Amino acid sequence: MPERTRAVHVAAAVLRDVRGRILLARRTAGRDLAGLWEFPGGKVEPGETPAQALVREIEEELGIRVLAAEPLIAVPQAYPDKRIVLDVFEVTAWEGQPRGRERQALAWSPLEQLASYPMPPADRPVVAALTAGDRYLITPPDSERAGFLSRLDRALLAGVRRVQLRVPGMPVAALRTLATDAAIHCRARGAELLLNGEPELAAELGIGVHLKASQLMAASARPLPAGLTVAASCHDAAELAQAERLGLDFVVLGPVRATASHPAAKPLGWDGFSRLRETVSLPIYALGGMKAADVALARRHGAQGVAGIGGVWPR
Ligand SMILES: Nc1nc2c([nH]c(=O)n2[C@H]2C[C@H](O)[C@@H](COP(=O)(O)OP(=O)(O)OP(=O)(O)O)O2)c(=O)[nH]1
Ligand SMILES: [Mg+2]
Repeated sequence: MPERTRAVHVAAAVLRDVRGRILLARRTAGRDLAGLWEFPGGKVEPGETPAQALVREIEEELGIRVLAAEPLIAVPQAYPDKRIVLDVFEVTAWEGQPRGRERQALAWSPLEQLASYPMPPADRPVVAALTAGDRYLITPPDSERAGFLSRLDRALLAGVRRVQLRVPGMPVAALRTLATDAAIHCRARGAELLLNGEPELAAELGIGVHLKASQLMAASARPLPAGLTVAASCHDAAELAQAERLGLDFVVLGPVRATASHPAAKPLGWDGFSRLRETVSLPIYALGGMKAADVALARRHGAQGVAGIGGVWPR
C-alpha cells in the first residue's frame, strides 16, 4: 500500500444562539471547497493543540472569544488532493458578537435545516452527530416478545433514538406483529425503527430497513422511497462505497473489536475503522464489542456512535 500523506488537522466550532440555531460560514471564493457552508475554524498550526487552534481561529474569523468548548466529533476524511481530520467542538461559552471578519457570509441555521446547506463531505457526519442518535440498538436474536417491549421502553427512556429489529428466522406473520408493536413504542419516544433484511415488509409498515451486506451489494437502488430510512452493514471499503453510491442514510462498520458472536471475523481496530471512515462521508456506527460508554471514543474516530446487541442495551 502506498504510504499515506499526513492528515491536516482542522479545528472547527459549533456555536448556538439562544434559539438553538447553529452558526455556519460560507467559504469564500478562490479557496478549496469555495461557496460551501462550513463550521467556522481552520488548520491547527505546529505547536498548537486543537483546542488552542479553535480559540485562535474563532477569534480571527468571527471576532469572538471562546471561553469553554467540548469535543463533539473528529472526522477523518480523504479529499482528492489531501486528507483532513475535522475536529469539531461544541462551544459552550463565549464572549462577543460573531461577525464575518474575513468577508465570509454567516447564517444561523435551525438544527432541522442544517442538512439542506451544501457543505464539504467531512461535514455530513458532523451534521448527523448533531441531529441523530449516538447509539444504534440491535435486538438480540432470542428476544421474548413481552419482555422485549418493556426492555425496549427502558432503552428509549435512556435516550436511544435508533433501533434495528433483527430476529433471524422469525415467521413473517409474527415479525409483522412484533415490528408493528416495536414501531409504536419507538414512535411514542421520537425514535426510529429499522427492520433487518426485509425491505418489502418495511415498506408495507412504513418503517426503515437495515440491509445485510449481501443485500447491499446486490442492490442497484435504494429499496425504499425517500422519507424511509435505509441503512446497511459494512465490513470493507467496497461495501462502504456501494452504500454511499446508493445514497443510504447511514451504515454500521465492524467488527472494531473481537466479539464472541463472530469469532472468525478479523477486528478492524480503531485505526482500521478510521482508515475506512475517511473513504466515504456517510454517518457510520462502530460495531463489534461496543458498549454505550464507548460513544465518546467512537466519536473521536469519526463514528456517529456505537451499534450493538449486548453492550449497548441498558441493564
Ligand atoms: N473550518 C472548516 N474547514 C472545513 C470544514 N469541512 C471541511 O472539509 N473543511 C476543510 C476545508 C479546508 O480544506 C480545511 C480547513 O482549512 P481552512 O482553509 O479553513 O483553513 P484556515 O481557516 O486555517 O485558513 P487558510 O489556510 O485558508 O488561511 O478543512 C468545516 O466544517 N470547517
Ligand atoms: Mg477557516
